[in-house]
Amino acid sequence: MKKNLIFIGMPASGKSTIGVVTAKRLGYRFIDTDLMIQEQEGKLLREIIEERGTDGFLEIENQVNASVQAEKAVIAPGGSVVYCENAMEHYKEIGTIVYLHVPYTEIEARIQNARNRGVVLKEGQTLRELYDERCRLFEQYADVRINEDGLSMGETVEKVLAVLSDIRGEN
Ligand SMILES: Nc1ncnc2c1ncn2[C@@H]1O[C@H](COP(=O)(O)OP(=O)(O)OP(=O)(O)O)[C@@H](O)[C@H]1O
Ligand SMILES: O=C(O)C1=C[C@@H](O)[C@@H](O)[C@H](O)C1
Ligand SMILES: [Mg+2]
Repeated sequence: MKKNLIFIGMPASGKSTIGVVTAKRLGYRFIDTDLMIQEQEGKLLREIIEERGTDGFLEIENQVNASVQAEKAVIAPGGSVVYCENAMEHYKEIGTIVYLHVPYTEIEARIQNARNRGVVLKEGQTLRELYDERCRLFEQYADVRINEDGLSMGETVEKVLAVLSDIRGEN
């Protein structure tokens, strides 16, 4: 049985906030790979993107995420991990991939300034274009899709736990 849970979804979809609470409820370890990247590089994510460019950042993100070793963990990667092929293959092997789906208008409201937040945006790309491009990848990789629309954080955690318990045949 693949015991790890890996959250994917747009930046600000709640991978880190929902992830840590879910880990606590399951008695799992919690790993935020954005923090691992910052620790490894000794810099903030935004600084790495400024210095290395988006491609340089994605190389580091791919390497860090592809090397995560865990058994019973909830893993919250950055939103751009879906561009990292080795990392996504690794996650498919070690766990269940949970896609936190949030409608575009809500993402727009949560992210005030995407570039300042350090989102991996291509030159001239709008947040809407990024959303559409990534949603296709999220759907492609997801084992489970959780729709957050209209739910509070607590309700989203309950939904994740219920769906998980269902697919693990615990009820
Ligand atoms: N229903 C909800 N579920 C999750 N987060 C919510 C919800 N409503 C509001 N939020 C807010 O959205 C933000 C989610 O941020 P968080 O850092 O967890 O996202 P993330 O998916 O980890 O992003 P990143 O890809 O940048 O790491 C938080 O500020 C949280 O308070
Ligand atoms: O979705 C994104 O493009 C990103 C999200 C953050 O978590 C970081 O991983 C980084 O700033 C890129
Ligand atoms: Mg996060």
